[in-house]
Amino acid sequence: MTAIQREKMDYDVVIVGAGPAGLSAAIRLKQLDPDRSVVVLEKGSEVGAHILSGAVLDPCGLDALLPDWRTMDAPIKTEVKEDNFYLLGPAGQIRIPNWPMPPLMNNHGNYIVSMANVCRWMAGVAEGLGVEIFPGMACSELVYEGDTVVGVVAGEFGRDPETREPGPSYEPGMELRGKYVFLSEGVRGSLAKEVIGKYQLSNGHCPQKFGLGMKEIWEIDPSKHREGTVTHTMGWPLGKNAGGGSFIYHLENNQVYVGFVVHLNYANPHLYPYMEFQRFKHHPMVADLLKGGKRVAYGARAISEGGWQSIPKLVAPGVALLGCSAGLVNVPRIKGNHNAMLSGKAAAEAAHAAITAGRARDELAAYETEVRSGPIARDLKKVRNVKPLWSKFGLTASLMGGGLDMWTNTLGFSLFGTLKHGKSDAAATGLAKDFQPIDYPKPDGKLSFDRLTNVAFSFTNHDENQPAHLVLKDPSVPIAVNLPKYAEPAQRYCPAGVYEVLGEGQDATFRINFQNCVHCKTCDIKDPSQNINWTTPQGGGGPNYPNM
Ligand SMILES: Cc1cc2nc3c(=O)[nH]c(=O)nc-3n(C[C@H](O)[C@H](O)[C@H](O)COP(=O)(O)OP(=O)(O)OC[C@H]3O[C@@H](n4cnc5c(N)ncnc54)[C@H](O)[C@@H]3O)c2cc1C
Ligand code: SF4
Repeated sequence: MTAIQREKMDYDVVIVGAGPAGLSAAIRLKQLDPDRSVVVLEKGSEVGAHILSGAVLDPCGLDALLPDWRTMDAPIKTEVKEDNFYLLGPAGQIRIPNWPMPPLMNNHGNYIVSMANVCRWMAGVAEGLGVEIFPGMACSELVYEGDTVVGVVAGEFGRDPETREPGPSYEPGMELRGKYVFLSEGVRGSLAKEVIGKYQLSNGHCPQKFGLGMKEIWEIDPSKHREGTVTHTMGWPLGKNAGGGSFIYHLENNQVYVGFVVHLNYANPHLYPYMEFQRFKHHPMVADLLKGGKRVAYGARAISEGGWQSIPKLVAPGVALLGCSAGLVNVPRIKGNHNAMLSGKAAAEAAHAAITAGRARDELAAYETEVRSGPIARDLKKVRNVKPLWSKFGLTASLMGGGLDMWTNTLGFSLFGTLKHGKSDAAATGLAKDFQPIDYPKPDGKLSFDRLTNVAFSFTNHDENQPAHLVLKDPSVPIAVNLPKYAEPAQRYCPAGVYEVLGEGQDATFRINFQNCVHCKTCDIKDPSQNINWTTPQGGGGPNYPNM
C-alpha cells in the first residue's frame, strides 16, 4: 500500500476536543500570548453537539480562567437554590437531611447549566481571542516521530466501508502538527487510550473506573417546575444489582434534566442500564414530576469514576492528557467540569512557559505537578475513598464511611489512607449462569420509552457509506465467547441499541448498527472480552445534542 500524502499545518499547540478542558486550554494560551497559534479540532458537527453533562457547574474553574465571566453574557444563569438528597425504595423515599453532609457536597454558589451551551459560548470567547476551531474534524490518528507525538490526523473521509482502504471519493485529511498536542477528548478518548497504552501511563495507578450516564431533557408542567432545584437519589431501582443513582435538575424555561448513572463495575451481565433508567422514572416521586410533560432530548455518555487513585501519568513526549481524558471527576459531587477547566488552564500555562523557553515536544512536567498538587488534587483527594468503599461494601457503607472520611479529609486526615480500586469494569463482569435474568417492565410510551425511540431524540446520524467505527478485534468473539459466557451483554449495556444478536444456536449472528451510536464509549469500557475498539467515525457523525 502506498503511503498516504497529507497536507501539513504547524501550530504551537494542537488541541483535540472542544469540551471545557480543551476550550479552557485554548483560551488560556491566547490570554498568555495572543501570537500563539492554537487550533481546536472537534468531531461533533458543531461545538457542543457531543457534549453531555449533568450539569451543576462549580464555577471555580471559570473564576480562575475568566474572572469576568459574570459580565460576559455566559449561558450560566440558574443559581442552585435548593439541594435535595433522597434514598428511594420501590414506593417511597427517605429524605437525607443536608446537615450531616460534608460541606463539599453543598451546591450553594453553583449553577445549573447546559454544558453544551457553555462550550458553545466558550468557543466564541476562544475565537474572539484568535483560536482556530474546526468542528466536524475527527482526529483519527496520532502522528509520531520516533517516540514523540508531533501531531494528529484530522478530517479523513471516504474509506471503503468493506475494505477500510481509501475509496473513490477519498480525502486524506490533514496532518496538524504542534509543539505540543493536548488530548482533551473527554472520558475514554480513543487517542488518549492509545497514548496511555503506548507510554504505559497507568502503570503504578489503579485502573480507571467508569459509570454510564443517561440523560433526558423534559419540558414539564410549569406548576411543578422549581427553577434552581437540585435533587439526587440513590437506592431503587438498582438496589444491590449495581451502584449508581439519579439526578434531577430544574433549569430555565420549565425544563428539567433527568439523568441516571449506573456504575459499570456491575457483575450481573443481565443488567440492562437503559431499562433501569426507564424504570426509575416510574417511581411515584419522579412520575408525579414528569406526568403531563414531554421528553425533548435523550443522550448518554460514560463518566470517569476512578478519581485520585486512577489518574494516569499525564504527560509523554509531545503530548498531555486533559480533563476527563485523565479522569478528573469528583465522583460523590458528580462534578468534573470545573477540574476539566482547571486542567486546561494548567496545561496551557505549562506549554506557554515551555515554548517561551524555546522547548518543544518534551514532557510538560510542570503540568503534571500542578494537577497533582494544586486545586484539582485538593478537590479529588478528599473524596478518594468513597468509590472504593461503595464497590467493596455497598451503598450504606459508602454513605456512612465515605461521608465520615470526607469530613475528616476536610479537617486534613483520612480514616482509611488511600483505598485501592479492584478490577477493571470489564473484568468485574460475572458469568451469565451465576445470575438471574432481570425482568424489566415494558416502557409505557409516556414516562418510559423503548431504546430506539429515545435514540431518535439524540439526533444521532452517521453516513452509512463508511466503515463501522466500532471495530471488533476478533469478529468471532461476540457469538463464540460472549454469548455463552455472558449472554452477550453488549445487547443491554449499549444505551443506543447498537449491538444485536440475531438468530439462535448455530444461526446466531452479531449485528452492529453503528449509525445509532451516541459516542458514549461504554462498549469500549465494559465488553468483558475487551474486544470492541471505539474509533472515530468520519467527522460530523454522532449525536447532535441541543442544550445537553
Ligand atoms: C451523565 C453525566 C452527568 C455529569 N454531571 C456533571 C455535573 O453535574 N457537573 C460537573 O461538573 N460534571 C458533570 N459530569 C462530568 C463532566 O461532564 C465531565 O467531567 C466533563 O465533560 C469533562 O470535560 P472534557 O472537556 O474533559 O470532556 P468532554 O466534555 O467530554 O469533551 C470532549 C470533546 O472532545 C471531542 N472529541 C473526543 N474525541 C475526539 C477526537 N478524537 N477528535 C475530535 N474531537 C474529539 C468530543 O466530541 C467532545 O466534544 C457529568 C458527566 C456525565 C456523563
Ligand atoms: S456503540 Fe458503544 S459508544 Fe456507541 S452508543 Fe453503544 S455503547 Fe455507546
